[in-house]
Amino acid sequence: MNDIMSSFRWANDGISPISVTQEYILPPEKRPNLTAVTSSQSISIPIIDMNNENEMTLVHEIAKACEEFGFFVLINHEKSQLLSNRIMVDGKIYRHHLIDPVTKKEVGMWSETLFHTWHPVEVGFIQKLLQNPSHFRETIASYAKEIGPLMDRLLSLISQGFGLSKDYLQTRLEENLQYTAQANYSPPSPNPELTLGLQPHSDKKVLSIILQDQGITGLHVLKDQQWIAIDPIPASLFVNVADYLQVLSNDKYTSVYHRAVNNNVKERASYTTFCGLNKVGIISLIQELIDLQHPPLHPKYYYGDFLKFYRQKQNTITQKLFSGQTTTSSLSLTKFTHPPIFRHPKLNFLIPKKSKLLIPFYHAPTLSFPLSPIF
Ligand SMILES: O=C(O)CCC(=O)C(=O)O
Ligand SMILES: [Fe+2]
Repeated sequence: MNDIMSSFRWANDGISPISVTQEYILPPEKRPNLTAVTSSQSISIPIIDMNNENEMTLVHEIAKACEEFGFFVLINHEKSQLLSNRIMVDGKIYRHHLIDPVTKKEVGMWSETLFHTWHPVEVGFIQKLLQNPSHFRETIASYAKEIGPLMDRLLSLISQGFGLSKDYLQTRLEENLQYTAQANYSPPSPNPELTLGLQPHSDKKVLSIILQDQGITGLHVLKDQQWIAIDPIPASLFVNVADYLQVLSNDKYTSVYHRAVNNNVKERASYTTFCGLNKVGIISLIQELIDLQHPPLHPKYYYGDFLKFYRQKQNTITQKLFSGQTTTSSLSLTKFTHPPIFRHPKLNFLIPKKSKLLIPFYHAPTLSFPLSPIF
C-alpha cells in the first residue's frame, strides 16, 4: 500500500475481518472466477503517452481507444508523480450490496466507499468536507487542482476526436457539469473467489479517471466477454468512457463494464474522479455525428429518464454476464447502506448523520424535475 490512500487506510486501521461471513459470500454465478481472468500484460491494451507533443496523434490514439476498448491507460501526464503521492479521501462512507437472486438477500461487497465532490474549488466545496483528519481538505483541494486540467484536456482531445472544436464538450456540458469522486477501499479478503470489491458496472458519468493502488491488481474490465485485469503501471491513471459519453457519441464509444476484485494478501484502495452531469442536465447525442449511415440511437434524456435507461442497460448486461441465471432481477446494484463493515468505532464522525443516496439510479430516484419527453 503506498501513500495514496493513507487517509483511507487510517480510517480502517487494524480492523479487517478475519473470515468471510455468509453476508459477503456471492452466489456461485456471481463469483469472480479469477482463474479465468486475462492479464493486461498478455494482451495489448491502449496506453496513451501524454508526453506526445503531437496533439493530433493524441487525438487519434484516444479516439481509437475509446472506440475499440472504452478505456485507456494514461502515462506521463504532467502531474503523475505528484498525483501518486496524494492522499485523497473524504466524504461519505457507503457499502455496496447486490441481491442474491435465489435467496433475495443482500450480499455485501467486500469494500467500503467514500463519496464527495471535487470541483469547483472556487465555490467552496472544500468547506463542505470534513475537517478531521486535518489534511483531508487541503489534499483534496490540491488533487482537484491537478486533475481538473487533465479532465479538461481529455474532454478537449475527445472533442477533437469527434471532428469538433477543442472546446466542444466543455462548452456543451459546462452549465450542468458535476464533478464527483469515489474512493474505494477493500481489506484483504480471506477468500477472494467468494467476494467482490465492486460488482460489475459501468459508470453513469461522462468520463472517469481511476487512480489505482500500486502493486496490486484489482481493477478488471470486460472486453469481448472476457475479464481483463488492469495491472497498475506506476504513475499511470486509468480512464474510462462512461454512459453519458456513450450517449453523446451515439454509441460510437461504449462505456466499459468493470469491477474490482479482492485479494487475500493486501488491502487495496482506488480513487475515482468523475465528470458527469447534475440532476437537471439534459443528455442528448452530438448532432454532428448523425448522418444517413449513423442514425440517432438515443432520444434526449432528462437525467431521471437516463437513469432508468441506465438501469435497464445494467440489467441486460448483467443478465448476459450471468447467463446461467433465470431470474430477471439479475445483479441488482440496489442499495448503499451504512455503517460500513470495517469502520473503527472511533471513526463514527465520518458517518453522515442521515443516510444520503449516493447514486440515485440505484434507488429508483425521486425526481424533482419533469419527465415529459423533451424531443
Ligand atoms: O477499484 C477500482 O479500480 C474501480 C473503481 C470504480 O470502478 C469506481 O470507482 O467506479
Ligand atoms: Fe466504476
